[in-house]
Amino acid sequence: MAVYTDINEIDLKAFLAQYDAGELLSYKGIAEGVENSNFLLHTSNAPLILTLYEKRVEKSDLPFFLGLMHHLSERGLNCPLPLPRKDGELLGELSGRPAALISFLEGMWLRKPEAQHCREVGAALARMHIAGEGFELTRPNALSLEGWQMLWAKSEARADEVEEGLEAEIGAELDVLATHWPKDLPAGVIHADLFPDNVFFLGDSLSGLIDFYFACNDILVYDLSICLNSWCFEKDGAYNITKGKAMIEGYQSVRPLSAAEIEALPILCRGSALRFFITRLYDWLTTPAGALVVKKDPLEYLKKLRFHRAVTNASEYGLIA
Ligand SMILES: Nc1ncnc2c1ncn2[C@@H]1O[C@H](COP(=O)(O)OP(=O)(O)O)[C@@H](O)[C@H]1O
Ligand SMILES: N[C@@H](CCOP(=O)(O)O)C(=O)O
Repeated sequence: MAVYTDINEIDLKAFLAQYDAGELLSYKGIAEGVENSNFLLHTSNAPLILTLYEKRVEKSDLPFFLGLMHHLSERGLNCPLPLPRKDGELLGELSGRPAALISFLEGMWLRKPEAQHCREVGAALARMHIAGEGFELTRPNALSLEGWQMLWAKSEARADEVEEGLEAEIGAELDVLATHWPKDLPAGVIHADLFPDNVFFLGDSLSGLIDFYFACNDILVYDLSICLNSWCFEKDGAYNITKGKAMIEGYQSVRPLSAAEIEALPILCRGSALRFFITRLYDWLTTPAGALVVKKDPLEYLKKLRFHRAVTNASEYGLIA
């Protein structure tokens, strides 16, 4: 459930009057999502998504996120376009929260993606990386090595409550990652959370990417490692090499990987599995019982991390040299 802040019709109509968005016909909260409150609005013009940015989103990052969607959309990537207010601002305020209106994307996310969908996601990710070139704002990745250490420091004392031995295992993993994390790979704007629920399809065709609220500047192929983690494992925890191969081929059909990027893939996959393990663990330990949000299972990513630890070569992900 992701409606943390409620809105009322009077305030919403006053908010909408700041835009050329037509007359409000109806609105409803959207149950999906984790971070922000989202509403679907029907107006006498086009349908729109209203997002109220919640506590975990830094207000100072919003110009980066909204500006990026605008930049990518102008370069032909199918992603939501923020609607400017009559005064040109992309960001307003509603119910005491920073708020924006963004265009509604048709499509739905796939509960059971197949290899062909993974191929399309790989290609779309690479197109996003290329479309991101020239975006003038920058945002360091708050959830890279330093951010993981900070979140881990808040969770480690209770980690063994989730699984015996985790405190030692993850402490050692963080040390390995800090020592071996690649430093000179091609970098640019990455999505950083391109999970299946952030990719829309119409039938079998990819119709767009959403949820740019973790986007940042980082190693490009790290973004591919996030997608391998989130799209190419089965429910039983097994890596599906057919999906991985399709995703990597899709990516390379648009942006071929260098030898150094290929060599770094196993360590980057370890890092991205750890990233989602750590944020999920932190939420698992701190979300109060009875909160309206569905907590995601950290152990899913622990299993993936252990898989990557045993990988010695990118060919084990399906990459054919
Ligand atoms: N531009 C959009 N077009 C259509 N639906 C959207 C759009 N943006 C968000 N949604 C809907 O809202 C849900 C939550 O959005 P998301 O950005 O993932 O939220 P959060 O950042 O809180 O996780 C999505 O799963 C989708 O159903
Ligand atoms: N993808 C992350 C959680 C972020 O959720 P989103 O709804 O903002 O995509 C995870 O699975 O841990």
